[in-house]
Amino acid sequence: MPDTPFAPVILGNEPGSFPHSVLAERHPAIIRQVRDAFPYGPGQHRALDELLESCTEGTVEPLPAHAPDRDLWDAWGLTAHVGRSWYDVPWLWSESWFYRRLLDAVGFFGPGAWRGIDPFRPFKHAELDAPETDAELAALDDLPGLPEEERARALLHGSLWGNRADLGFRLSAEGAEDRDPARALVADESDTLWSLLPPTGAGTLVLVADNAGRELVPDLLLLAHLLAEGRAARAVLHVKPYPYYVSDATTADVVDALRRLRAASGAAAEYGRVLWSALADGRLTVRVHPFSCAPLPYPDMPDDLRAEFAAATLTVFKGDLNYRRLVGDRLWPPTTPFAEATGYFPGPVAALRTLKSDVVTGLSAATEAALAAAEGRRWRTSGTHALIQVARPVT
Ligand SMILES: O=P(O)(O)OC[C@@]1(O)O[C@H](CO)[C@@H](O)[C@@H]1O
Repeated sequence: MPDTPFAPVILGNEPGSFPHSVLAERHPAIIRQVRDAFPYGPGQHRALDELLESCTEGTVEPLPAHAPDRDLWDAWGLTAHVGRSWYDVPWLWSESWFYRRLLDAVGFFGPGAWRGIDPFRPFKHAELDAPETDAELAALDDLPGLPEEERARALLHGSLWGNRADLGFRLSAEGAEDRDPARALVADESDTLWSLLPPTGAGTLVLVADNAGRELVPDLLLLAHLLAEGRAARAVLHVKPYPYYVSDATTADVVDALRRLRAASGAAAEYGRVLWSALADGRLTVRVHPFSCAPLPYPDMPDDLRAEFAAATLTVFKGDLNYRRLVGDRLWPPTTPFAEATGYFPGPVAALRTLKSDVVTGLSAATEAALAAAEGRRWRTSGTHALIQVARPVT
């Protein structure tokens, strides 16, 4: 990481700012939605009330002594943040802490009957079962007649724009899904990305997934294409070890998406078969790593994860949160080179992301000026712009 006095870490304590609205409005809305979606008992309702008070007006509290991941959280900064307002610790940290505490409140980590029940499951299922998903799968039938490069490009863009399908985002950006997106790429380094994945590829592609449902399905389609066309010999899909940021994909969501593909007809079903057999013979692996839900940026990743990324031909980070963690959740000057912000990364790395927070790097001065003139700051958080960025370690 470069020295960054010019790129302050983002906090949530500025009223009127996007991070503040997430803490003050989005998190309470998520508590409401989860509470409405499940027939929870009095203990869970009480715990949700307490969480609501803590996250809006209270301070960070320690985890109970019996929490299985207490040491992990202490190492991730909990001890240092206890007693401070949720608004005054790094925003990235507060958000992760919110999801960890929400799971506690509903008994996800407890010994009782609610252990392991994903509080976001109804929302994820509704999306996977939506008619829009049917339409997206049916559209795949247009692909088989196209040249490989065009199919690859279409699937890359499907995966990129699939990142708009973010349920947490939609809770606070009312109507964002319906707005006609400018569909503008503020940075497009896809030529470099394809040069790292030639049709003779013998290497491993790592995809660090973001949302389930209508983002994960196109991510899987992209992986199926890369494996079937020999652009990658193996692929590793990193998903979250537990429910996170409402719609982030877990292993259960991968299973649901694969079953959805397999139950479809036409080209979608064929992609499903490719993936199913790649899982069976080990060319495709699903991984969960505790650090995927850590409240920290990737420069702080543990050695085993660093080694895994170092060995990959390319690691692709999907989505806004992963981008924030990859470059650091800081107010970078937008013209800071992406390669500089990711200079610590141990191998070739790419980001596929729609812009849903203030963090951005790698823009040309002309692009930044045009966006600011047209939209003020809105382009940073509206989810209507996207980027494809790639960096390779200097050898
Ligand atoms: O990672 P994703 O799903 O693309 O987006 C996550 C997100 O909705 O959550 C954060 C605010 O809570 C923002 O970074 C972003 O808008």
